[in-house]
Amino acid sequence: MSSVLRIALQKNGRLSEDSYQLFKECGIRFDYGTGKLKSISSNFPAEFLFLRDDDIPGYVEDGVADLGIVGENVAVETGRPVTTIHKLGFSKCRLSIAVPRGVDWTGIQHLDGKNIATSYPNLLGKYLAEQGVQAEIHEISGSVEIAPSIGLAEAVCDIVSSGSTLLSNGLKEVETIFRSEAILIARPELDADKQSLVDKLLFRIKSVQAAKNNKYIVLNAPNHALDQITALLPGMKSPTVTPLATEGWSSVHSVLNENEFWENIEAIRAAGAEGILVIPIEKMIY
Ligand SMILES: Nc1ncnc2c1ncn2[C@@H]1O[C@H](COP(=O)(O)OP(=O)(O)OP(=O)(O)O)[C@@H](O)[C@H]1O
Ligand SMILES: O=P(O)(O)OC[C@H]1O[C@H](OP(=O)(O)OP(=O)(O)O)[C@H](O)[C@@H]1O
Ligand SMILES: [Mg+2]
Repeated sequence: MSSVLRIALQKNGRLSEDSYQLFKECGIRFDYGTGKLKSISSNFPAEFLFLRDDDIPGYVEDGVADLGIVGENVAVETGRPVTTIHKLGFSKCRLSIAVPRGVDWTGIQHLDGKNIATSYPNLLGKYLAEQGVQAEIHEISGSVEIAPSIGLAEAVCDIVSSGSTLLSNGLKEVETIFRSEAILIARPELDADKQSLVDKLLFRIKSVQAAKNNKYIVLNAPNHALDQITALLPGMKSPTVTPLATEGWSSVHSVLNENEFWENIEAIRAAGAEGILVIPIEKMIY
């Protein structure tokens, strides 16, 4: 029988939508959200398992799944010997210590002898040990931010993104101990057939990510400024330059990285470019 990759995804939570969307953009179709906990792709040799995120590193270690998507925070917290094969750039968040807003925070030593509620006892324990702080870690599995207001702990250590959960629970963020994003993890030893499927999948994921980070640019440039403008638009190999019907002008086509976008566009306009079109790219194959 030919190989089928088993891929574990979070059933329902902060990782789910972006994980499903990533496979969709990679052209891999499967059913989800129907209540079924397993689904076979109709056009790629993969079977998807829908699980609680905390269980995913363990399933990948045990070989129940070959690949999984989890937050780096969960992968590190569980300490399972799985391989991180790619960072996915979504579900970005941080693990932070927070205390009631009225606390006069003077530094991490403030936590000496205190109780801290968290779902991340290993990450927190390691951080406190590094800082030389002796505190009591109180492990709870959810709704951590409620702990100070019900007298369970003097501080919390939990996931923060916008900060609105802290705010609405009267807490303030005082120390960030870990930064996280979604990652693709794999079983350390995959056979050659499965490894070649993983390579195919990674190729697609990288093409989708590259496309998201770049824009296709089309503009009109006066010929006297072509050298200056094309130097700002190196593209994948080099820009395409074709003459316009209007004498003395050319059309320039290229690709520009999102991070350099605004700065370069200003310089390109200043050099005399006109009619600049910025077009999203669907896939980008190097
Ligand atoms: N507010 C947030 N913004 C961005 N990413 C987040 C946020 N909260 C959590 N994450 C990331 O998404 C992962 C899953 O978060 P979620 O809250 O869905 O977990 P959960 O409640 O433990 O889910 P499950 O029911 O699967 O156990 C976290 O481990 C973290 O990496
Ligand atoms: O800084 P914010 O943008 O407010 O995000 C942080 C909150 O998001 C997560 O919980 P989630 O809403 O996923 O609910 P959960 O407790 O059920 O996991 C996390 O555990 C925090 O409580
Ligand atoms: Mg969970």
